[in-house]
Amino acid sequence: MNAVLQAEGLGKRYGKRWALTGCTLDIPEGRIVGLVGPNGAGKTTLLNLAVGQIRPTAGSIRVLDGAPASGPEQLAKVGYVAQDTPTYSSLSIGDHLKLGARLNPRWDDALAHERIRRLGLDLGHKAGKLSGGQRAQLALTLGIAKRPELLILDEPVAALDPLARREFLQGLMEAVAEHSMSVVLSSHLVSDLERTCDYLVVLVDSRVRVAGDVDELLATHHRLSGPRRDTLPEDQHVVSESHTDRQSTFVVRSDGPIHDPAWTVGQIGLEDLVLAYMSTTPRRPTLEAIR
Ligand SMILES: Nc1ncnc2c1ncn2[C@@H]1O[C@H](COP(=O)(O)OP(=O)(O)OP(=O)(O)O)[C@@H](O)[C@H]1O
Repeated sequence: MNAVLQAEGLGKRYGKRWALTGCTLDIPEGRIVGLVGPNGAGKTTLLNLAVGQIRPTAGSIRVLDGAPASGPEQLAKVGYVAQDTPTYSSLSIGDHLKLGARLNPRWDDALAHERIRRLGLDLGHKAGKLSGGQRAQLALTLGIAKRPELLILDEPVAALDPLARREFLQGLMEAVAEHSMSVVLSSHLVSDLERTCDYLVVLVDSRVRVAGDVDELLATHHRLSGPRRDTLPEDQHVVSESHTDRQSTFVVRSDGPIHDPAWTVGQIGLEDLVLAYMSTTPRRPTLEAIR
């Protein structure tokens, strides 16, 4: 399967500080990818590198087998809705659609007008007078009607109320199903990602902590709880741990089943998995005494 995004040792430094470092990723096509991580983890930096708005300090990145922003063909293949869902405040919605048609060789005008109609928006309405949610919907419409092979969205639902968020993500999933595009979506709202995404990338402290197919990640991560213990078998990769005087709880990554009768083994959801990776620093597979 072809990759929509391939990064090898990718890094971006601003002055002395690395915004992203040692990022190696291979994201397959046809996925809706959730990109999560705490504030300042490097998500926007990675997305800006993918669309060629900034250049890497280290390593390489290829998107749909081309260098980011390397020419008109590459630009036509990738759609980007930036974090602040930028629109031109003095232009009307209709003007935005005309601009989209003029600037994008694969522009789908019927799709754009149909989306605006379904959203109940008026073509004559100035973008500057739209609510945050309506502006996000306009930006998504422009992104989808461009008919990109890859649509990149940086926190597009942050300004939306829960119902609008659901409608936005529903619209996104319909567009993916109808037009077979890949999507990379950054968000802090893991419950939204759980409904929408089938591939997950967790960035923490400017590094990729985990990346992979959501079902596979959920099948290979387990919560172990039991009487307090300081060590686990060597083949179990500890993602996070917490202890009381009497009890230990671990989130571990393990390809095979866990048969140790000393532990109660439970499944974890996507939110717990993301939190487990976000709450700890990387550690060795074998747990050592932490009393
Ligand atoms: N233009 C810049 N100049 C200097 N530092 C920057 C610049 N852009 C980003 N950074 C720094 O790089 C780090 C990563 O920033 P980035 O915006 O990629 O994080 P993020 O994961 O998108 O955060 P958030 O969830 O808050 O949007 C942060 O420490 C940020 O301060």
